Amino acid sequence: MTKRIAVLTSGGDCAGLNAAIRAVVLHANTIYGWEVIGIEDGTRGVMERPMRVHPLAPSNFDGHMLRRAGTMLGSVSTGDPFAFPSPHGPVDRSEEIVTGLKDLGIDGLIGIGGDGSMQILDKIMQRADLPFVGIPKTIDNDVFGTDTTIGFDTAVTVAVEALDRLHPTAQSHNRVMILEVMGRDAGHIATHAAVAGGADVCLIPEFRYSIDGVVEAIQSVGHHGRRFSLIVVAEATPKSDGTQAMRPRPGGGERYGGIGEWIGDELEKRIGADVRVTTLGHVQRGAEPNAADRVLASALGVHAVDLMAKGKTGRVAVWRNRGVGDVSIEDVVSNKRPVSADDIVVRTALGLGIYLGDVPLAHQP
Ligand SMILES: Nc1ncnc2c1ncn2[C@@H]1O[C@H](COP(=O)(O)OP(=O)(O)OP(=O)(O)O)[C@@H](O)[C@H]1O
Ligand SMILES: O=P(O)(O)OC[C@H]1O[C@](O)(CO)[C@@H](O)[C@@H]1O
Ligand SMILES: [Mg+2]
Repeated sequence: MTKRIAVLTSGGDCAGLNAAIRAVVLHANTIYGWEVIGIEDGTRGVMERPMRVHPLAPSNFDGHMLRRAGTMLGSVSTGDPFAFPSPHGPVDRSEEIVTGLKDLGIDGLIGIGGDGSMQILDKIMQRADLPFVGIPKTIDNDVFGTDTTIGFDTAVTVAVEALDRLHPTAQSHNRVMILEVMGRDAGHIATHAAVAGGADVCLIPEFRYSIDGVVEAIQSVGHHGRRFSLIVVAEATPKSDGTQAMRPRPGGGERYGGIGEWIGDELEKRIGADVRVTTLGHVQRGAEPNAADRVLASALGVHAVDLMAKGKTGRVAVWRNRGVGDVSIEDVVSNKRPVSADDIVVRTALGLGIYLGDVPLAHQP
């Protein structure tokens, strides 16, 4: 009997989501002969009635989908279904999603998401008692069990392009240029961009730093005859007193933002540096996927379908040691993946003399 599976994208969008959806549809349909249903706007598409779902066929990908940024299915990153906002306070609407998935008559779901999405999808799929395979994506690269996530490489490329443009203007005006990058609670984008973009300082939430240390790094560059410097700072890096730079949201709550400006102000106060700050923001999410992300998305999409075909479900397809593999969804949702002191990119940054703050001594070169 023909199998029917569904696919959705969830959490913040990133480059390579359409490439992953395409790989799932091409492999499931062409190789296994399965039907594939696309669920719109993550779990929202099966929570609402009528449900917002549509069949996906290889012909949907004859155009530019492999190359296109964003997600053709739409995504969701607000409105936790277990505490969904309502005029009477948060309500649990997960049962509507469970019923919706069952009503689709599917034999399994492939969910393309980051850490937050995997947590929500895991709980929902356990209640639905349906086979699930996850595919990790996020510009933040903070998903446990995989060397890299779909969208990370492209986001780093965007950050490096920004440094490439900041470098000549920093040089022309003898300025300190600060680039604030995304990454949520992790500094992966920052460390990779700092190494690839030739930064002098890289501040991330994982390592403590001091403004004195930053000043020293800038001055030491000056002693070597260079009168400008480049600083990369990850959005969740705290101020040096440990408090977080946050921007309030009009509807309540807050989001990361402002650490670049704060560091810039400190440097102006301390050493009178001529500082300019660039906050890169969502351009890191919107780029067309580069070749590495297209390959990764395609490999994980194909592998996820193979896992489903073998009945290896409750798993997340991952990329490790230049190959595909899988880890349990429990491992993915119960572990974090911060930048570690023995990460090769951290060791490389230290080896290049980039100031990273207090990286545990045992790991200093
Ligand atoms: N199905 C969902 N419904 C509502 N909100 C969701 C859903 N899935 C994830 N989210 C929320 O989306 C936000 C995105 O954060 P989170 O980083 O955890 O998502 P993600 O899937 O890991 O993707 P990314 O890291 O790329 O943003 C979180 O607040 C998370 O709770
Ligand atoms: O799109 P939003 O809700 O502003 O979320 C931004 C966050 O999402 C990400 O882009 C991806 O998780 C983070 O790097 C960033 O903190
Ligand atoms: Mg996440």
